[in-house]
Amino acid sequence: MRSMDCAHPEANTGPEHKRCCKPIREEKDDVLGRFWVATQDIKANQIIFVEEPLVVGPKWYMSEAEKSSTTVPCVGCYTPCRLGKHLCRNCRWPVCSASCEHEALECSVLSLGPGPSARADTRGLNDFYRGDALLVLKCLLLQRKDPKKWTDLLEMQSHEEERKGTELHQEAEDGIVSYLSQRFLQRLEQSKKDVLEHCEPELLHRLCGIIETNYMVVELPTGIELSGLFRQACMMEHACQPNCYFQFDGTTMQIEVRAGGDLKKGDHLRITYTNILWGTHLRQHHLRLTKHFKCGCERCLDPTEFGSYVSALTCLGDVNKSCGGKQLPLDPVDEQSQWKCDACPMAMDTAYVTELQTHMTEQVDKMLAGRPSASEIELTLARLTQMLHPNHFHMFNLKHTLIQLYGNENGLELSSLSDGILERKLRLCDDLYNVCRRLDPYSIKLAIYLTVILVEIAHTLEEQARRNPAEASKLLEDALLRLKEAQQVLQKELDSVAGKKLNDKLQTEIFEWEKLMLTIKYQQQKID
Ligand SMILES: C[S@@+](CC[C@H](N)C(=O)[O-])C[C@H]1O[C@@H](n2cnc3c(N)ncnc32)[C@H](O)[C@@H]1O
Repeated sequence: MRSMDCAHPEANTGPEHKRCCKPIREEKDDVLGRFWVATQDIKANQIIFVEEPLVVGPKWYMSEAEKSSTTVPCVGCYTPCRLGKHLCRNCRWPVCSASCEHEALECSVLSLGPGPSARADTRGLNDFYRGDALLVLKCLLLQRKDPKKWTDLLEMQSHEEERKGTELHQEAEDGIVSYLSQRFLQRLEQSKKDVLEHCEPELLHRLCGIIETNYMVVELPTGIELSGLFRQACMMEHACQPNCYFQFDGTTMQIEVRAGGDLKKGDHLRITYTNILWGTHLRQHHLRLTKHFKCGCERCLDPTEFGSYVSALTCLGDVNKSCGGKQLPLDPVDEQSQWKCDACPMAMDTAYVTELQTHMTEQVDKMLAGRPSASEIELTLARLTQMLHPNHFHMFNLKHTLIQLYGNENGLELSSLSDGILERKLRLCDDLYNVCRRLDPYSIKLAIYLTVILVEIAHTLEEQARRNPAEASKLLEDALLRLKEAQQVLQKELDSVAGKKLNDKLQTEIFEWEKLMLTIKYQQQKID
């Protein structure tokens, strides 16, 4: 499969072929640091390169729920294991079974640490077996295990200077640097075993910076998420609309980078480091805080964000009447930018917009966390419509939840929805579909979102077909097309458990659908 997908199908295999066929070139400049440029046209979905990781290890960030969970990842294979059930005989870190082994050098360093306090509660034990610190230790041990990988790792950007004095630096100091130094590394030095040449706190901070700047989230076949560092893949630059995607093979631990759409010679390889569904201010803030750069991509510079309007506010007009216009930032990448209506002279200052956004975010997050009913979401949407554009990213989230409640929630099964609600569901789906296509035309980041939308459209059309026999065949055909589009979209997510599950369901549905269509055609032929 690889050679067929290669950019140079006529070339031979072997090292020569690999060199001449690499369709990209490493470049460097003062703004981006190192980045990749295509040296030839590359077709959509073509493999650009495959590589093994420098390091793969536990998640760099754990959710609050994970931090107080009674299970922790096995230190050998990352399978969640109950706290206190099995411990490695040597280092006393949690393992999934007595026979699960983990890396010997890592185990010997961990074995130098003290055991947890007998009085430690679940949260305390989770804090004792710190996955993020283990990831840093894995990086540190490369200097002994694989000097070439160690050199590659140290060439990665760390932003160590910019990190100093920030909250991230302080968190790294408290949770990782002191933790590793006091529990393991000082004891290692005292043991005079000469295992590591370098393990000073400055180096640990640099490794934290390298991880924060570069880590990629990858998933094992079990659905467990890990953090990975890759020499080539991590060199891809950021844009808020990506043109490349990656798939991780949890068995070989290799990452495969592919073109999302057709790339032209000279195009930069781009992935998205942040949440593609957030508005520009939020994305900019996140990138500045964690990756230390100001994004100047095409989407960020466009106040409409490719016509999606996911940051736009509804203009309230003057005191007497609303003007129906959209409030947009004059300069989206300037935090202090004024906002201005595209239909009337009304302007708003940043402080007001920021306060409004913060308030909305709190409200929407709280509402969605409480598993709202369809009518609660409808009420919130009606309220927010007065201030937010219908495509605003908060509205998007609420609507995406709503389309899944209509037709699936108890008491709201498709058969019990009115024709009007079915129409509304279809309209909502269409709006969401258009936003996804504008933000992510190659459905790299939004494949699952888009699949859910397409499946909901198909199910709604099926219900409309049931109610409207004269139109049934047309509606069902349309529904089948939507399911097939969803299957196409999902190809980029087949390395994830969620993607695989959805794909299996889709395959069965498409099969049943095609059977149904054949039966209908056959019956029609008999009537004719
Ligand atoms: C994952 S690394 C990419 C590789 C890195 N340029 C290098 O030389 O190793 C991420 C860092 O690259 C830089 N970078 C990536 N995309 C950028 C962009 N669109 N604009 C400015 N800097 C960018 C930032 O310094 C960011 O923290």
